[in-house]
Amino acid sequence: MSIDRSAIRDAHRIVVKVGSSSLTRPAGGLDGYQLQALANNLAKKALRGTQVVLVSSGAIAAGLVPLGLTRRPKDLATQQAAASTGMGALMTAYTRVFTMHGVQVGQVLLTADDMHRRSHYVNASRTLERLLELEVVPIINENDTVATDEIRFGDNDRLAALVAHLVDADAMVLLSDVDALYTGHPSAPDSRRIPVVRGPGDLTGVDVSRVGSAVGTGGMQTKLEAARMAVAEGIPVLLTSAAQAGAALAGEDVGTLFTPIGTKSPARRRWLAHASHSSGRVVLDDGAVEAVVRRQTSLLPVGITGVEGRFTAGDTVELVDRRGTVVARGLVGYDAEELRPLVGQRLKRGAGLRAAAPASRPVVRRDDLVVL
Ligand SMILES: Nc1ncnc2c1ncn2[C@@H]1O[C@H](COP(=O)(O)OP(=O)(O)O)[C@@H](O)[C@H]1O
Ligand SMILES: N[C@@H](CCC(=O)OP(=O)(O)O)C(=O)O
Repeated sequence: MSIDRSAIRDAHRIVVKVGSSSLTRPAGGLDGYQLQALANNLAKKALRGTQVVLVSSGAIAAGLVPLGLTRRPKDLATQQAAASTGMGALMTAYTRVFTMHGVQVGQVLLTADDMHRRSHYVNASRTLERLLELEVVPIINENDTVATDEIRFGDNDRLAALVAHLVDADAMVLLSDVDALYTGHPSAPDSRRIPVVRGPGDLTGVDVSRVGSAVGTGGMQTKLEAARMAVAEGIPVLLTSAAQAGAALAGEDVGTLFTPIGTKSPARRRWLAHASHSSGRVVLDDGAVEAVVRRQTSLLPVGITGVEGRFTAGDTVELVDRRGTVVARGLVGYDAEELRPLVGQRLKRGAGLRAAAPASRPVVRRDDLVVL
């Protein structure tokens, strides 16, 4: 099926992510004009019946001026202080513009852990569903004040893709300070706009190595990763600048369109494939890779050659082939310590009756497994 920009225009539920560079000034502080222009476009879209979820960066950059800072601080505690101050300013500004149109907004702050843990993920999903039913535009950001360096997303691109999975979005729009993906850095004279990306092959030779704006964090690399995650689940992505938001939402020929590669999978499998945190690895022999990947069978102890990491039964693990390539993810049926002595063993007969016996059950059941 060929997907064009009308998929963005006609999406019933859309996730729009806007980066710090589009909402704030280079030296920090909110750019009220840009924010207002974006919020106007999104409010109008919502009033036409589209369910809009906004993932907005900008809290840290917005908090710089009130704290007397002129550039993004290096240390985490000051970044968190800036985010704490700036988030209020960001929400106040959004609330003012959206409510002028009669559209309500709701603040949702998420941590990486809220995506990794199944119970938190389901809880966040319930809240977002209810907000959308109530015709509220959720405004999501990472909960920077409690996120530590080890666990934080940092940029919001990946978070936006996970939110698109979470709410089962029909499309995702990534808004930045650059109007499209280019073949090289936009300032390089021979760089050209890439209008459509239909698969990884279209990205061969594309240079995204140079970092972005002073206030943004991820650069183009994290946007490509977010686009890859979304299109793998059947969600088309449009990447453009915040200045082009209105045109993008109207389906005009702006930016770079990433067309879906995969089809939508059930919510639990989406979480397993992209959001869940992996606690370890199980190494498969060639026969087990064939069985799991091609025939989509359960993984049995006889097909594994190694166990890495510390996990307990019910955790997510990566299933890797003998070269270390991740071929699938799944919920493991054993604790790591329990599984190590069972490597290569055949299942005992009467498994279901003697659940506590060694090698009595699959390492990962087929229903708890997603092939990548
Ligand atoms: N090939 C490329 N095409 C487009 N932009 C690129 C490319 N390589 C690097 N960039 C940079 O990525 C930046 C966007 O990333 P970032 O500053 O993190 O934005 P945001 O704050 O919107 O997340 C652009 O300003 C641009 O300078
Ligand atoms: N949560 C952070 C996002 C930081 C950031 O710079 O993100 P991005 O502009 O999306 O690369 C904030 O609100 O400041």
